[in-house]
Amino acid sequence: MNLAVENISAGYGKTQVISNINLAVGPGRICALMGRNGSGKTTLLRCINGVISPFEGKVSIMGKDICRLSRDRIAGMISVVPQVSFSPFSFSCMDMVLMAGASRIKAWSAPSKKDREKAFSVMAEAGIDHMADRAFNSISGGERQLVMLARGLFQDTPVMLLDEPNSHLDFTNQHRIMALMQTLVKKRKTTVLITLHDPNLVYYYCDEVVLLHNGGVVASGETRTTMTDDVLSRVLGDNIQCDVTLKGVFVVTPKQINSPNNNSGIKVKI
Ligand SMILES: Nc1ncnc2c1ncn2[C@@H]1O[C@H](COP(=O)(O)OP(=O)(O)OP(=O)(O)O)[C@@H](O)[C@H]1O
Repeated sequence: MNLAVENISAGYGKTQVISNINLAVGPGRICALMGRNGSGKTTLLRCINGVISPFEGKVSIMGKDICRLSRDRIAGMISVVPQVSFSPFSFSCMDMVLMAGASRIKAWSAPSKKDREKAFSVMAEAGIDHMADRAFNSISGGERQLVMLARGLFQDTPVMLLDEPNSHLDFTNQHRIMALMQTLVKKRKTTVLITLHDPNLVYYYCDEVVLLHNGGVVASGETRTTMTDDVLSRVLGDNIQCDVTLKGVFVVTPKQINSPNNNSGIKVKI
């Protein structure tokens, strides 16, 4: 397994936020982490990345205990695409992407022509090559997310952690980026753990899902068999239904939609 989490419990100060989490994700697989706000998804990602130390348990990347690895080794194995980003300095978008190569570019040496070409190529894949020279802090929230995604792809690590990477993206970009990830993960044999709130994106683009509630795992497994009305209702609320439309499209919706514009026949409550 590229990524193994064994019996992790963690939190902040003396407050425990996640308990007894186990998961294992192999190469070429995308695993979604779902759960309501505050359920502990980001905290788990922080443990995996070694940013916080768990109270208990072990995280292994490519069979190596994360506690025994230097920050440089971790950066060569795990890339992180955070929820929101801001740079204290006025770096260009190209600089932001190139910086992700710091663990493999020698100290005091400039990125090579090959590094720049690779950075440009991942920016093109993310659809943002035209902003290579723009100041990172002058672009929109969604554009920044695309730069951070390109940065993660440039880092080219066996494990990628993505924390709601598409929360600021428009509808088309959300699907485009998930489809890109699906293609690249299979090509590079990367392991991806991604937090997502939209169950429809999880269903279509992720191989596996881990559902968290109050810091514990409620269910986990292959996406298509794990995402049921019952499990989603327990994790996201008590009113979720999974349906297949007449066109054969899988959709997850609340059973009751509270809107005066609701002409769907779905009963109104909440
Ligand atoms: N730095 C921190 N110090 C203290 N408590 C924190 C800290 N970061 C998060 N928490 C708390 O830990 C709990 C889990 O937070 P976490 O960010 O892991 O949730 P999440 O599932 O990622 O939520 P969201 O979907 O809103 O991003 C929350 O109650 C939160 O308030």
